[in-house]
Amino acid sequence: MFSDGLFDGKRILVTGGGTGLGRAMAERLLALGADIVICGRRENVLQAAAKEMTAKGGRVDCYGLDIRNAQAVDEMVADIFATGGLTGLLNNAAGNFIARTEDLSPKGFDAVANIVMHGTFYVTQAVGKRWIAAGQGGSVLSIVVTWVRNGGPFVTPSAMSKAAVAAMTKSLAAEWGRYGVRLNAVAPGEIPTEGMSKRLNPGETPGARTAARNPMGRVGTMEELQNLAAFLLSDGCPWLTGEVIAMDGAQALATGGNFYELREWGDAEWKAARERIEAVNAKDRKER
Ligand SMILES: CCCCCCCCC/C=C/C(=O)SCCNC(=O)CCNC(=O)[C@H](O)C(C)(C)COP(=O)(O)OP(=O)(O)OC[C@H]1O[C@@H](n2cnc3c(N)ncnc32)[C@H](O)[C@@H]1OP(=O)(O)O
Ligand SMILES: NC(=O)C1=CN([C@@H]2O[C@H](COP(=O)(O)OP(=O)(O)OC[C@H]3O[C@@H](n4cnc5c(N)ncnc54)[C@H](OP(=O)(O)O)[C@@H]3O)[C@@H](O)[C@H]2O)C=CC1
Repeated sequence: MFSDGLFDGKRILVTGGGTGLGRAMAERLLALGADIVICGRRENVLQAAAKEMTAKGGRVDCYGLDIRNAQAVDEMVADIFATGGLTGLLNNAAGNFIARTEDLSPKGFDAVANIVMHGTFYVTQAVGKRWIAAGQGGSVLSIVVTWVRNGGPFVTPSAMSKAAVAAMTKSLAAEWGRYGVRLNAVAPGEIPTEGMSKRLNPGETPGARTAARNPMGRVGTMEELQNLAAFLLSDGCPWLTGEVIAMDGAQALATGGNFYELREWGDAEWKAARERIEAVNAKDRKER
């Protein structure tokens, strides 16, 4: 679908690029010629991903850090610019889980908001200010969700924070356009990944809830997202900036594309879901 070498000479930072959608997009950009940098909290996950991704060649650098730590982010980005710089940024890292909002503690809210809203801003600003100082342009793509348009019951911290990322995309497209920096966002519907399914559909068959409701009768595929992300990060249409593009088989238009239906759950369902989510959180935490 794309010419070989489309991304020759490009270098792109993919946050959360060691797993799920981030890894899939990083793999496609690498295959099209880009050098890749991935970051996340679990350094072993990043190293294993980088090793597999570069089996056929290419360069993938890894940084183990928590993007909630602005200083760590700035140090990482300074190091990246000291070792070749960047032409693109893919804001993909996120945290999320389903919960009744009345059950959230301040720490529960902050855990999501500090990754999605604050962390995404820290990375974008650290990269953007260096592009501006160097007099070079760049392309930023952020992964949001259709909830930025209509809200996300039972995932309110995510909906609020992703809406903030969409607002950042529009604000900086206008503010930084004069520097040749462009920003767009993709709002996917469900594309099952381990990190997502275990926290948003705990105890369910991955993708089943969406397949039963989606106008196209299925979940999204990695390949669809890889293609859209590659196009948006390429130099194919540089005047396209400040846009949030939904890719969800029209599920949000048809049904809201969110978890409104969980209003039917009672205490027992929420207790079981929380236990499952906290078990996966604990397992991942051990690897950091
Ligand atoms: C139709 C279908 C349409 C389907 C449409 C589908 C669209 C899918 C859109 C997908 C969007 C995504 O973002 S999917 C991305 C999924 N991936 C991830 O989330 C990976 C990263 N996530 C994480 O690391 C964790 O989940 C997260 C909690 C966010 C951060 O981890 P931390 O170690 O920092 O946090 P922890 O110490 O574990 O927990 C912090 C606090 O959060 C609370 N907490 C944790 N889990 C909780 C829970 N289940 N309920 C309440 N509170 C919870 C804890 O009790 C703590 O509060 P105290 O008790 O007060 O201490
Ligand atoms: N899958 C889906 O259906 C959809 C996903 N999305 C979005 O796509 C993106 C990828 O999600 P997905 O691949 O499904 O889920 P994953 O859980 O696989 O990806 C999340 C990634 O972010 C990293 N990450 C999380 N918190 C931090 C942090 N504080 N610092 C650094 N890295 C962090 C994780 O690594 P580590 O834990 O090692 O830090 C992980 O690699 C997210 O933005 C999500 O909101 C949007 C719509 C639908």
